[in-house]
Amino acid sequence: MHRFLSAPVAVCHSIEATRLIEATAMADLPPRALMQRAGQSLARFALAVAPHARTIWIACGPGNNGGDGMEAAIHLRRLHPNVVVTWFGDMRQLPSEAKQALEAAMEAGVTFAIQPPDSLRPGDLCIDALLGIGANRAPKGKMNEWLQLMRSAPSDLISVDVPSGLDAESGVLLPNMGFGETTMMAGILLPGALPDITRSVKHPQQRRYTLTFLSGKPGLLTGEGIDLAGEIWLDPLGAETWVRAVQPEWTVNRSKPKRVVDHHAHKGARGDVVIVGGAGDAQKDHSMAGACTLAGAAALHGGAGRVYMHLLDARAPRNNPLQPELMYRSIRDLDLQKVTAVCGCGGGDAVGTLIPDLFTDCKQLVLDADALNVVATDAALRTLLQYRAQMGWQTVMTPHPLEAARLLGRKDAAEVQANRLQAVRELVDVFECVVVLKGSGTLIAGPGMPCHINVTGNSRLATAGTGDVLAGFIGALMAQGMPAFEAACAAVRRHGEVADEWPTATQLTALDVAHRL
Ligand SMILES: NC(=O)C1=CN([C@@H]2O[C@H](COP(=O)(O)OP(=O)(O)OC[C@H]3O[C@@H](n4cnc5c(N)ncnc54)[C@H](O)[C@@H]3O)[C@@H](O)[C@H]2O)[C@H](O)CC1
Ligand SMILES: [K+]
Repeated sequence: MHRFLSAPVAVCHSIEATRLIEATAMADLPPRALMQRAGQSLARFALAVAPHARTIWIACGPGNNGGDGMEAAIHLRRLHPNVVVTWFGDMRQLPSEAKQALEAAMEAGVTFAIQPPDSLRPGDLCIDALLGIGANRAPKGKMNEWLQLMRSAPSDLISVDVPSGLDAESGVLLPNMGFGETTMMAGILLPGALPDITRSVKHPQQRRYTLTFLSGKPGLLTGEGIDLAGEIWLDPLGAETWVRAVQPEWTVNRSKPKRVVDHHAHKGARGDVVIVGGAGDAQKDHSMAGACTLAGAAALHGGAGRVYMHLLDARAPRNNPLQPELMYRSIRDLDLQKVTAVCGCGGGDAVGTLIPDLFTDCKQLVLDADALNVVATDAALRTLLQYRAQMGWQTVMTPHPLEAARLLGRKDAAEVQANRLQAVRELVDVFECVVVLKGSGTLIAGPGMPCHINVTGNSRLATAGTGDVLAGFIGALMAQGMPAFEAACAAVRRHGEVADEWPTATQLTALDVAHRL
């Protein structure tokens, strides 16, 4: 058993692949052996997490996830004076291993309670063994109520394999599920009536763990899965050989930026970047030039040798005393074959007029924000992107979920969020370039590449301008010679790491991120 994200290589399998691993491992082992290993592992983990728990509540569900809980109960009951086991299920419908586990638990003297423990205190432990990878609908009624109770309790929480009700692949909570205090109104429970909250309002600091079995699950690392899962531990249950035999679909992003560090390097060797965007509206007295400044600062601090700025806002000043290294030039005066262009930051509709030239002339291109909105509405640009791919030219797109929805012709961001992993793959297929789908658990995918899930970063990056900084940074790494996919992975990882390293009591601005890259 080990902390999943501390391993040098951490991979995730789809549910289908996990089932295949489970089936091949089970075929080579005596009946119930894998579940017994899971139970033993869970019991050990429970005692390590909450050694002073006054009460351990194991909530077991109707399938094999519940079976894992019962196997753990057999061990914990010998080692702890107050283990409360509740079980949802129908003996006739239990899968065979879980049924054997239930019978063994009864034989071992495990008693089953009808209700959860009366009071749960800090230091106590809840074990969610309600649903695992077999969850196929939103938990309702009492199961949902008990899940809410566990997730809003002051005690620690271990989710077995997967937090119940989470789609282990997409990281989305199965719909119509409400949590925590906000679903109680005037003493009446309103499941799913209000938006889901995945952190208890009353006890936001609840320690959460997920002990997952066999292999990593992508849904624990993206979307709502991150908050629900907490700290992830993995026990391959001795089935490593079978795990290795099945190709993983996702890998945790570990890439690091490679910058030009040679002593003899001159500024030309570090590559040139041009930032294109920063539109203005004289009538409204608006200017988006700041977005370009942020991307430019990120490109400089990301190691580019020279950074040019093509500003669309004619009124915006052509110098920035706070970042005097930035050089203001029109793209018409640059050799576009030799620069990496970062296009779209604050570009408005006006950026559309420059995109065809950039697409046909620029071998290395990062498309962000308004450039993506232009691409979404212009089929000819899609063809140009395919042409670029055939030429071996490199393009990176960095949409947030709403931009991704526009690119894919979906109704709204929620449709993308409903299956981020599928969305990023579709974007790669349609646009034939590297795609960074931003958001909680940013995803990076490219043609012929395994999808990378990023695990650095936190909600402090959800401020204006951080996207411009990421785009500028990717451009800087490409300009220094990193291939597009590697540059995107490395930039996303470092960008998130800056937020993780930043002192919690200090506000983090986009410019701070740029300066720390
Ligand atoms: N088999 C083994 O030796 C091991 C299994 N492991 C654990 O098993 C689960 C997967 O088990 P499975 O039975 O396929 O799925 P679940 O336990 O998640 O439950 C499926 C069960 O529940 C019903 N169901 C689905 N959604 C709901 C809902 N919202 N409300 C009520 N009931 C629901 C569904 O119809 C089925 O009857 C895996 O995650 C591991 O924890 C271990 O890997 C060890 C070896
Ligand atoms: K669970």
